[in-house]
Amino acid sequence: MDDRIISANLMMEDQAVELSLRPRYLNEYIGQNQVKENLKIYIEAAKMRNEALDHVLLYGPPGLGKTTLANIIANELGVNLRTTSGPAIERPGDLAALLTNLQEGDVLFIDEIHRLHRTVEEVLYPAMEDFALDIMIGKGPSARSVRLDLPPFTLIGATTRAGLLSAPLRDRFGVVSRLEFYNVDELSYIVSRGADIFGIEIVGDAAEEIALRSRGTPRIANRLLKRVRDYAQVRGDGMITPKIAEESLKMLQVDPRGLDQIDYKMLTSMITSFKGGPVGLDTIAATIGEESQTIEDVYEPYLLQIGFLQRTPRGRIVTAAAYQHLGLPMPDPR
Ligand SMILES: Nc1ncnc2c1ncn2[C@@H]1O[C@H](COP(=O)(O)OP(=O)(O)OP(=O)(O)O)[C@@H](O)[C@H]1O
Ligand SMILES: [Mg+2]
Repeated sequence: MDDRIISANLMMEDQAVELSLRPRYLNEYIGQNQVKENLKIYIEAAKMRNEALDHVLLYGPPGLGKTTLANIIANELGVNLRTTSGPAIERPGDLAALLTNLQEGDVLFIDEIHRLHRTVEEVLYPAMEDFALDIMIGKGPSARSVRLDLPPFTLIGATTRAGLLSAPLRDRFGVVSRLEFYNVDELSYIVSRGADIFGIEIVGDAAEEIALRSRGTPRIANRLLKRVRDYAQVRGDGMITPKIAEESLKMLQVDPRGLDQIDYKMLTSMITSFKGGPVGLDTIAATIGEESQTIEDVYEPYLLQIGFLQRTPRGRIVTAAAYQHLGLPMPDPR
């Protein structure tokens, strides 16, 4: 079970919060400027031509705003959004039903698109390319394929693992956007905006205190804000001051760079058992009792981003910056 306070994965407690905090239009969507600029132009152009927007693939670590952006694109286009996910579409017929129910220009959002079944994916190819469905009628020698026209639509796919997408699928997206981790200013802004929506007073650098520990991830920033709010209400007068923020975050065992016990466990075991690496992902996973994939998708990206880990062909290496942060001496040159 993933119950880290700083997990980027969606948790039960986030759901209501995310609904209320989720930006609805591009101008409320903070950061990701390059992605936003491009989308703005494509959306504008599609609207001017009265056409469906090109298919869009959004990829990047969890909690950076892929689902949010899919919703925003539909809002900006002024069309309906249908949401589903790769594993939820079990048979080609399920996808056919979704597609034939779309109206012209609608957005079909497929989350976790890397988990589509092969047979379903094959139905998607002509649908994306020609807005057509090839349906087999009958069985055996008399079986024949019938082509059904679909209304032009936009497919938005989201994935944390673009590398797992098949090439034919990836190639059918006209727009491919990678979401990046957010910087501290952007996260501070997201925290302040959240506080506004919740009606909480947040003063001085308190928003920044929270932002610093949010691992570049809006979902974590919002979650920490909520916890700090609770603390402020119980231990203070409800106002979030830098002191209150710092105290409550310390209590949550999130360190000033957003690292928690699992990060510490991973880094220190790499240092004590493997002299800081290089050490393979599977070995790290076995040592700390986590799944390799979880480490690769969820824990490691941020550590790579802040330069605490480095990836080499021979495995992961703990960097000097990490040793320094942990207050540990670097071993002799390796
Ligand atoms: N650019 C942004 N500006 C403001 N808030 C944001 C932004 N991006 C994300 N958020 C907030 O973070 C929350 C999580 O974002 P979202 O659910 O879109 O992430 P995701 O990339 O789809 O994650 P997952 O990979 O787990 O599906 C949103 O509910 C929203 O409140
Ligand atoms: Mg999502």
